[in-house]
Amino acid sequence: MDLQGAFHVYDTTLRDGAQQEGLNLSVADKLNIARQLDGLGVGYIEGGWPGANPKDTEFFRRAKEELDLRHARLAAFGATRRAGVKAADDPLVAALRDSGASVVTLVAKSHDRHVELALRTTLEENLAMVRDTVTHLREEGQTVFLDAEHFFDGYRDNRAYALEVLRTAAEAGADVVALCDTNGGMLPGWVSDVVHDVIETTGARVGIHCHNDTGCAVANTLAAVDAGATHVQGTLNGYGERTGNADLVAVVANLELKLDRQVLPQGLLREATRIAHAVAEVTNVPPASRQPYVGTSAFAHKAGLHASAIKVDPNLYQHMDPVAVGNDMRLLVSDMAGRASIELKGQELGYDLSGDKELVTRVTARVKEMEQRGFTFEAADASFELLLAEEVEGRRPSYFEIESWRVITETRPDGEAVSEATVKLRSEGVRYVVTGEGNGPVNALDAALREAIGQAFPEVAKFELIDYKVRILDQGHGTDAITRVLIETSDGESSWVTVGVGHNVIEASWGALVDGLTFGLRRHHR
Ligand SMILES: CC(=O)SCCNC(=O)CCNC(=O)[C@H](O)C(C)(C)COP(=O)(O)OP(=O)(O)OC[C@H]1O[C@@H](n2cnc3c(N)ncnc32)[C@H](O)[C@@H]1OP(=O)(O)O
Ligand SMILES: CC(=O)C(=O)O
Repeated sequence: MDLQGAFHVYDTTLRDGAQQEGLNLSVADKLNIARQLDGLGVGYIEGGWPGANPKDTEFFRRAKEELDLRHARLAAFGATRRAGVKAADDPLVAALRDSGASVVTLVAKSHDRHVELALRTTLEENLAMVRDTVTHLREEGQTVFLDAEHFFDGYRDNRAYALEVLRTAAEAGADVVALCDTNGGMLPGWVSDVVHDVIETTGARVGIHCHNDTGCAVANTLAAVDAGATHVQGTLNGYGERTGNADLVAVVANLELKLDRQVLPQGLLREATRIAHAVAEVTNVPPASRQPYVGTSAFAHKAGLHASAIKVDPNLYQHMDPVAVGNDMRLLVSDMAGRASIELKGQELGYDLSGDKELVTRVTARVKEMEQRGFTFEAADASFELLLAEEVEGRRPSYFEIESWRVITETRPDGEAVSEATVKLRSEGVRYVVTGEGNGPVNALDAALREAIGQAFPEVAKFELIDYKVRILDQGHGTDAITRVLIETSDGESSWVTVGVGHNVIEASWGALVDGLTFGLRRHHR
């Protein structure tokens, strides 16, 4: 497939995405993300603005040596020449020319008010800035795209001038004029009307760049494509200024799966979930679980009635097969579960419960009763699996019997508070009495418990508590409230979450800790 031909998928995660509050990418991060984007098969990767800051300049220098892109071309982003300067003499234009990128995307003003107020120049000089800069870069052998900044607002205020900017760029040799909804205020119908008019009036190849301030960035992008745009810009996970840009994965998934337009190389859309999550690791921005297509909740089903229909056919409650974007269907167990939810969840965990209605009814009732007391199983799959195993196998999986535990916290002479726990238990016929220290009571209990069990099961040494969350359930009761604790434990290869509930935060933590170790041992021994 000709990625740079019939239809352009243009990613600006490394430039507009990096303009998101709280997102700060090193050069190594940018190189890493560029490789991921190439793996998704986008046609263009906008790497940043060379010359604007040392990091972006360095990115383009290293990209030449280190990036071996299979699908994408690298694009350098920057502004047209400044007013009153020759394009060849403008240092920022020179940085674009010398960046090594074969494509340059020039941002240009297309709204007359911006020309007069922000650039503080004449409308004629702005046209000359566009013409000269495009011509200069074309003469240097680069492909040029034009990002017409504030195009839609400019079109409303002064249609003739906004269109003149596009014509000027196209006549000077720009391959694409991308209409930018810079302030993100548009709605799909409006975008559609403007794109139709631009194509009819200018005949230029039109691209679209939408921000999400009305929550319509993806819809606006699709409306533009429907009206004839053949170049879409967006970012992974919708990163970007303010409320972000169009989420490029949602855009391409909609184009391929709903509108039957192949815009990525065959088969690569299936990498979307993996890549969206891998990039979130690099940006260190937690992925939104409800993100369309690739979110962990995108195909998660909680309501009992949904599960009962899904049991017959998953498509009854799904708009598409999650496999097409590399995602998975998940069944959530909670007080909204019915028997079908439990049966399907059991299947997911390797238990065929279809022949035992009574057991399924019992588990459903237990889940509802425990959730009423404060437990939550949708967030604690491992505790649910232990409950299910107990019902199926007739006894709770157990590798040790707790005799007693206690924990004290005291201040040392230097004022530091430390905790000490003692745990007494029996495992494999041996009695263990072990103390553990920690910077808090849960830390001390965890240390003592693992030390004791580790003597009978050395594999416990690999287990590590990686997350600990406390939630007060009945907030009206202050320190007397019921507490829920969620603990995530890892064995270095995978992790699992367990839940404990109690009036006492230590008691709740203890329940989650014991479940966490029990689940880990069970998984190891199975
Ligand atoms: C819509 C978008 O998201 S476009 C991308 C925006 N991204 C960024 O701004 C990030 C990178 N930017 C930067 O590092 C800096 O702003 C720079 C290097 C580009 C410019 O820095 P400075 O020269 O210090 O100026 P400053 O940031 O205040 O910008 C104002 C200048 O840019 C000029 N300018 C603004 N827009 C444009 C444009 N589209 N074309 C040409 N010049 C422009 C203004 O006329 C003004 O010039 P002047 O100083 O000669 O009056
Ligand atoms: C160019 C760009 O990022 C915008 O106008 O939003």
